Amino acid sequence: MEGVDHLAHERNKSEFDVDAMKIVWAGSPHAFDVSDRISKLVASDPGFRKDNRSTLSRKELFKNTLRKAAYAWKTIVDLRLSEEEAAKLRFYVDEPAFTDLHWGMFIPAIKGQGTEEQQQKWLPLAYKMQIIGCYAQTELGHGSNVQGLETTATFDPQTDEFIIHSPTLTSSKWWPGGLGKVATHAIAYARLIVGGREHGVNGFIVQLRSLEDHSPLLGITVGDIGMKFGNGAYNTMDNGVLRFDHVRIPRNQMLMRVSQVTCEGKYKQSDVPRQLVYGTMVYVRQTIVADASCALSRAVCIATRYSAVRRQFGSQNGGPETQVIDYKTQQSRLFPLLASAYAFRFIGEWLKWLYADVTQRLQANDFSTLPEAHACTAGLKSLTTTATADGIEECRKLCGGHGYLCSSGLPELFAVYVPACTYEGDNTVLLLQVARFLMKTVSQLGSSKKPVGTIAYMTRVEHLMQCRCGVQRGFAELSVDLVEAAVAHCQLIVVSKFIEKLQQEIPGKGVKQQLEVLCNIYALFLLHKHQGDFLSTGCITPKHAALANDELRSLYSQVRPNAIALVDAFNYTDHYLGSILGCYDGNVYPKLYEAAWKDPLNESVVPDGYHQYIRPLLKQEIRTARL
Ligand SMILES: CCCCCCCC/C=C\CCCCC/C=C/C(=O)SCCNC(=O)CCNC(=O)[C@H](O)C(C)(C)COP(=O)(O)OP(=O)(O)OC[C@H]1O[C@@H](n2cnc3c(N)ncnc32)[C@H](O)[C@@H]1OP(=O)(O)O
Ligand SMILES: Cc1cc2nc3c(=O)[nH]c(=O)nc-3n(C[C@H](O)[C@H](O)[C@H](O)COP(=O)(O)OP(=O)(O)OC[C@H]3O[C@@H](n4cnc5c(N)ncnc54)[C@H](O)[C@@H]3O)c2cc1C
Repeated sequence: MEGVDHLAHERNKSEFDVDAMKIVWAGSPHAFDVSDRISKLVASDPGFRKDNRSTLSRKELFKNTLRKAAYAWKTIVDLRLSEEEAAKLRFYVDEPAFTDLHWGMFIPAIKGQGTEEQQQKWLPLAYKMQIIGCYAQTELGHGSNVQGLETTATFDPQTDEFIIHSPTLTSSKWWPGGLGKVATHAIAYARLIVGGREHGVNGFIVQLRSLEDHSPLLGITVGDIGMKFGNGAYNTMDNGVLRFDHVRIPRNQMLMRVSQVTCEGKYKQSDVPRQLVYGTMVYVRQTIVADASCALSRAVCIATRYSAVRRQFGSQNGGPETQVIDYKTQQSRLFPLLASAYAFRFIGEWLKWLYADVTQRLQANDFSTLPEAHACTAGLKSLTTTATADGIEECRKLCGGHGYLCSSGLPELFAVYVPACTYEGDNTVLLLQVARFLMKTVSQLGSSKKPVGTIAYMTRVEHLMQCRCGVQRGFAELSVDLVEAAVAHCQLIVVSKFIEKLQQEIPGKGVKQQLEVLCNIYALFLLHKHQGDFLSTGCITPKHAALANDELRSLYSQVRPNAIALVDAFNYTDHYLGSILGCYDGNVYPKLYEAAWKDPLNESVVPDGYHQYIRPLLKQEIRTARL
């Protein structure tokens, strides 16, 4: 049966142009071309093999990640890949590594918070990987509360240097990816102290390891923080611990875009808002939203293909059993996740636009949209990562028992993905930031400052005007409700941006219709899930709720014949999916059977330990010995 497409009958049912949908998913014909080319390049290169990760020890696993990162870099250089292609290559290699932090945080931090001069000095080194950087903000005692960080950077005017110091155990840097074993440099966040006065937290470029032999520099204690959740999974990353013992760095290694310290020891603040010190987090939250659709679509692709292959019950006269994808209950769990994957794709695209827009404005000294950009990136990061982590786990359950096998790809995907709910801001903490922004907006309703952008709707919500007087009352006391309000606000953004997407011209036979169905599923599923809230606030009547439910059922039937084609449109290679259950040809059972025999435990028919533990048991030798 090798070479047979077991899902061909499903593909033949589809009612839209899959190739055109692939372009919509990728974002443009160019983006599709890059993604398609690079994913195939990675998939066809044995150097990027990844099917053995769960069986390696941590040390083997980590060394293998180093090998792959070096091999990826060689490929990038040899093939003269563009920045866009190189980023895609790292994405399809699909293994968390120090390079994520180097390219994803270290470089953006220098770009966003460094002066022109600092960028000119450090960026060429970083781009050529002559130095490797990490982002060292979080400490053992403080992560969410950035203002509570304890590391100090004290200016010494005698030597024109900063002294970076970890005064307590809890001030040890803890978690930064790439720090543990690889990074030569860090953007370390510390409390700036000049002339005995504190000026808040700022970033500093600190060299950690020798560029000759990689040994830690004087005053630096550094190592890995230990094994994390799951086998393989995020353990390819060297999240690290770091202590500074009065480490001296030149004054010009303080990132000085937001504030400066002169050689005379004068502290100066630029005209830009202080919050720009947090700018790298805004950037990364935006990329995490874009990434959520990748992780969710991957899980949904696996669960959808497997649901079409898997049959249980319902055989008529000895005929085939029912495909589990035909059960309404399976559809009601799977199709909202499929719709979410598309919704998150489009919100990721929109957020990328919003981020580019705010960046352009910042360059022109227009800071007016920064609070909205912060609220959107924080809120949407929280919403999409929570839904994706939950969605991956739901996909595992949708695959029944086989979903629990590592070869399904789902356990590892979950283990790698789930910390996204915590890193780059705990999701609840981030929603509280959105709530703060919303309450501030409510408190200004009726003033000359009119809400615009994603909060423009607030002027139209009459009862908010009446809430205004109570806004300052008990934020902490009402925080549970406020977090729910923040989620609702973010869902409104997701739904409205999906609708806006559909107002654009979308070429390809039936493509727009499919997206309309998915958009309606996304919105009506939310309404159905939260119908208690909608009913209790009088936004809908019980009749509306029942109609929404009927409509959902009908929409699921419309998706059903197109389900396989809708996941094919993600254009994932079998290598990237890393799942027997999700393989393109649907030839699941022979592959599962074959994979089982490749497990190291099956290398011998009689296991190691038989003579020591099993035989004595069977021969009752253990009991006899005891008696
Ligand atoms: C890295 C590669 C990315 C690729 C992604 C693809 C997928 C990759 C897969 C794997 C790789 C993953 C790599 C993970 C790496 C992880 C890295 C990290 O985790 S780094 C550490 C991140 N840490 C945090 O996020 C900390 C969270 N805490 C905070 O952000 C803040 O401290 C706070 C919670 C916002 C509170 O701050 P503070 O006490 O100072 O603020 P407030 O008093 O509440 O607010 C003051 C005003 O400032 C506004 N504000 C706050 N933050 C911002 C901001 N970022 N931008 C703009 N404005 C901000 C706030 O709203 C207040 O405004 P007003 O109300 O006064 O107007
Ligand atoms: C895999 C991984 C990679 C990471 N990589 C990096 C990195 O490269 N660089 C780096 O600097 N950091 C990194 N981090 C650290 C990460 O950014 C922090 O863990 C994260 O910001 C959460 O902070 P915390 O650990 O202090 O959580 P805490 O704030 O201690 O959260 C614990 C609980 O308290 C709750 N809570 C906290 N504050 C409030 C509040 N005000 N109101 C209500 N509830 C609250 C939270 O919701 C949560 O439930 C990484 C973390 C992980 C897991």
